Amino acid sequence: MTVVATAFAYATPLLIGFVIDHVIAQKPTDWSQLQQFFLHYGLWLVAISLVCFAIAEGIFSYTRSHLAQRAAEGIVRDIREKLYDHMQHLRCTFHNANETGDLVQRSTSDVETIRRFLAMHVPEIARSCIMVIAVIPIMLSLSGAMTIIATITIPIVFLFTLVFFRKMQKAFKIADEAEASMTTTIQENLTASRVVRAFARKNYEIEKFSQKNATYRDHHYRVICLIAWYWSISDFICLIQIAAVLFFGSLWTVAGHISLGVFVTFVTYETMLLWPVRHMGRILADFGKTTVAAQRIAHVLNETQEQGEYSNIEIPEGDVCFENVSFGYEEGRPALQNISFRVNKGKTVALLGATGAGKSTVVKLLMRLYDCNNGRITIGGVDIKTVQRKALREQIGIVLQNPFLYSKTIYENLLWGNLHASEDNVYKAAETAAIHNTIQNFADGYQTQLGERGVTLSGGQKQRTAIARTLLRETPILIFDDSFSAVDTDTESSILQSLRNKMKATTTLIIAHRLSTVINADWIVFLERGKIVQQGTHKQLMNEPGAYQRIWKMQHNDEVDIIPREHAPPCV
Ligand SMILES: Nc1ncnc2c1ncn2[C@@H]1O[C@H](COP(=O)(O)OP(=O)(O)OP(=O)(O)O)[C@@H](O)[C@H]1O
Repeated sequence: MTVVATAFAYATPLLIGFVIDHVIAQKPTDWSQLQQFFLHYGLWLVAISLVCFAIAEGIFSYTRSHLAQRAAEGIVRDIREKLYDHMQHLRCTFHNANETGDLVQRSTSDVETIRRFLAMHVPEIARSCIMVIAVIPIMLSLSGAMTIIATITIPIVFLFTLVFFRKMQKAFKIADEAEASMTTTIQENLTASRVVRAFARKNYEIEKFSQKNATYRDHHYRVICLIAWYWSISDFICLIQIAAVLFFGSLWTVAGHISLGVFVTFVTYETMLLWPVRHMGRILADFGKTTVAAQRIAHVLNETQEQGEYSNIEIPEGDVCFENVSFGYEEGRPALQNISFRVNKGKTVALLGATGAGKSTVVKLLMRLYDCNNGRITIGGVDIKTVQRKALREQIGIVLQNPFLYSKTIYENLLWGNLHASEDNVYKAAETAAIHNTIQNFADGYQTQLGERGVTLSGGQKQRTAIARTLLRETPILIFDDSFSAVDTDTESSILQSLRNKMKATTTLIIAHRLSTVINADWIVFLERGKIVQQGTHKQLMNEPGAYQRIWKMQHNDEVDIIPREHAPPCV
């Protein structure tokens, strides 16, 4: 399409030049038949031919743009999908190290920069190359001296453009990073809007955003200034070039070195030739931006995905066993040291310990969000490092410490746990999690629309909804990571009782701070600073001097203190 459109564009000045010299001035020509044809039918036929050329060029140019847009949209959709898919498989360490706002920027704004370049500039690059390659031989055939005058500044513009390109690339990288930082601030602020209000830090946040905004504006302003400088200088050089063609062209036409038709053709070609040259600068400026955007996307795409996805080893149902497991998030700072315990199939083990003791880390290792540095974790005797992560995670249902609910209806949130669950199973899971009655008391019942991250539910309702969602998965291993902290003790024991009755075969790991959550567990593991300091049944640990006994006494007294007033002995 580009080649044909360019051919029609270049035919127009050629025809005009031919008509001036050989139809109006009637100079002899090798194309005498064409000359006779126009002389016979008159100049109106020339006018109609020019209109037809313009229409043909328009049609081919339109089709070219249309196809380019479609191709660009398709490519960019593929990039976006690949990026999104890739991010789903990246390791936790990547997500820990990268800000959400920055990743959103890479997936949207950077991809859009690439789309714009592909849709608008790639066809223009092809068009400009064809124009330059096609017009110079035509010009040379008309007049060698005029061609030199008409092209003398082109190498200067190119050199200048290359220098500018490097500067542009640097400036755009800084501006893009500043924009990503601003996006992160907006995203964090919106996510933490309640915390900001609770701490009355609105002004502080506004000031923080204002600084980021000003930094972005300054860096972006520098990019705009660079572009403005480039455009004015390159336009100035190009205008000198046009002036030179007009000056020498008119001198040589008057002196009779070239014909009037050749002069008119040259003037037209000159503007046509300079247009792609000037445009090339603009393309290079955007190319600078696009390379930065592409590098930022490539940085994510080159990130290694979670390994071990190709194993065929099946996970048998069986005991979960930690054997001398050690792990640290950072070198020299162990989070877990020599952890060994067993959760027999169908039994419940509770993990207890102060905050930061390493309880959630145990779970993260079992889910293979991280791999342990030493020792091994087995399920039914199979080392979990040898099985597919996906297969492993399908065996485990987890209720996270901070459950995340989507801004959808409660029913949709529950179904997210198991997309194929029947309506009956959804209700049963909600009953087991002691949330069914609460949901039914809502005006819209299960169709109640939740706010973002479930903000319209209370902490306890959110936790119970998350428990029901996990129960729907019906996995052989269940993990509750501090999942009853926002639930009152009565509801908690009723949930645990229902779980015990319904899931006799389920192997369960419960992390808790309250002893009431763990006393009925088959085995209790007490962690302190990443090490197991005590383990045994509730009875054993109660009678063993140590941290467990101390906490039991403390919490037991607390629980006596918080007996509702109507049951408390009357004050004297
Ligand atoms: N992603 C992380 N990167 C670096 N260190 C981490 C990370 N997550 C946890 N830690 C550190 O590892 C240690 C154990 O954390 P972990 O979350 O396992 O504790 P926990 O016992 O579950 O605490 P809590 O009861 O408060 O949830 C802590 O010192 C914590 O600071």
